[in-house]
Amino acid sequence: MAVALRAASFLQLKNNTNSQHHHLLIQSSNFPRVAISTSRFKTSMAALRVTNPTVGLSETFTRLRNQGKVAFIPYITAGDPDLSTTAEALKVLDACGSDIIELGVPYSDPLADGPVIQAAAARALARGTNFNAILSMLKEVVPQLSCPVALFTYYNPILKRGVEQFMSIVKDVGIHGLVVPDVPLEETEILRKEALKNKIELVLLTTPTTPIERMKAIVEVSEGFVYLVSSIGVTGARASVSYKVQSLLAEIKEATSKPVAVGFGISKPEHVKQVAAWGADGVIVGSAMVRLLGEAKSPEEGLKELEIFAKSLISALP
Ligand SMILES: O=P(O)(O)OC[C@@H](O)[C@@H](O)c1c[nH]c2ccccc12
Repeated sequence: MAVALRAASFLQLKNNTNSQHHHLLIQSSNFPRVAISTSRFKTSMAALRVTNPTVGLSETFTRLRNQGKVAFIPYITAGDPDLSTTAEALKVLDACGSDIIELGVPYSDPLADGPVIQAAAARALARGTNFNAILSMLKEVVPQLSCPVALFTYYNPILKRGVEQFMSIVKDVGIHGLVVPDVPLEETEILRKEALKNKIELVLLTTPTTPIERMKAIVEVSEGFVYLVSSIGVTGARASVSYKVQSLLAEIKEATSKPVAVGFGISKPEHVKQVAAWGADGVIVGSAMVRLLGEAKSPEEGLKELEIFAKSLISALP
């Protein structure tokens, strides 16, 4: 039995039995594609998912560039204060207009992180947050998001699992991007190969002290966008964003037409305005978000403060 249903959005009725069933894709001019399972109709409502086929990182930047907009990219640490709050935070950040969300995998030796994100990782690990639990949460949450998620992890958890396996399981839960801050450029070859196979965009980072030739090599192979670290040192909210970002952005834009997002220290609406005025295609805000979530009196209060803060930054963007 096949019917053309008027659907508000792409509804996918998923059969939750292992039986053989036949999907009928009904393509009609006015309605979005609706997949109807024609099996013994044991489909439970619980299996009903609204899935928004989100686009990847570079497509997101292309859309924003066409609209003359700058991407808002928040970072939060998975499992801090707990994974169910992380799930809610992803939905809150998506709903209030984030364009890409960076989700950090907590790690025991976050060498590039300042005290706020180090503390968040320690809390998350102390609660027993592990990679499999993060994947299960993402399997549930990602289909409900309209913006792409980029997973943020140090290199070691990837090596532990094996690059090929890591990339395919991450792709399976709908992750579009990957940021690995401590992988040296020379070792990105294998990562990039497997990432491309799974249509995952591997974002590389360049810093104020990266020699220009090396910066050019980095931007050449970075997928999705180029991450410009605004200042030397570790992550953490700063009183102001280094004026050097302006010349660094100009230098990178000489070398590539790929979008460049700036991170480190951005924590106020004026920072966001300034970085956007200097020509950034995106702004990344981590520690200031993480602090709100992790240090609030309750998860509910943390989520409320996160929403208010995110909206204050987004409204400062062009
Ligand atoms: O926290 P900040 O100063 O707002 O910077 C973003 C940063 O948190 C996020 O992109 C990130 C989290 N951990 C990192 C490690 C290295 C580079 C970047 C990161």
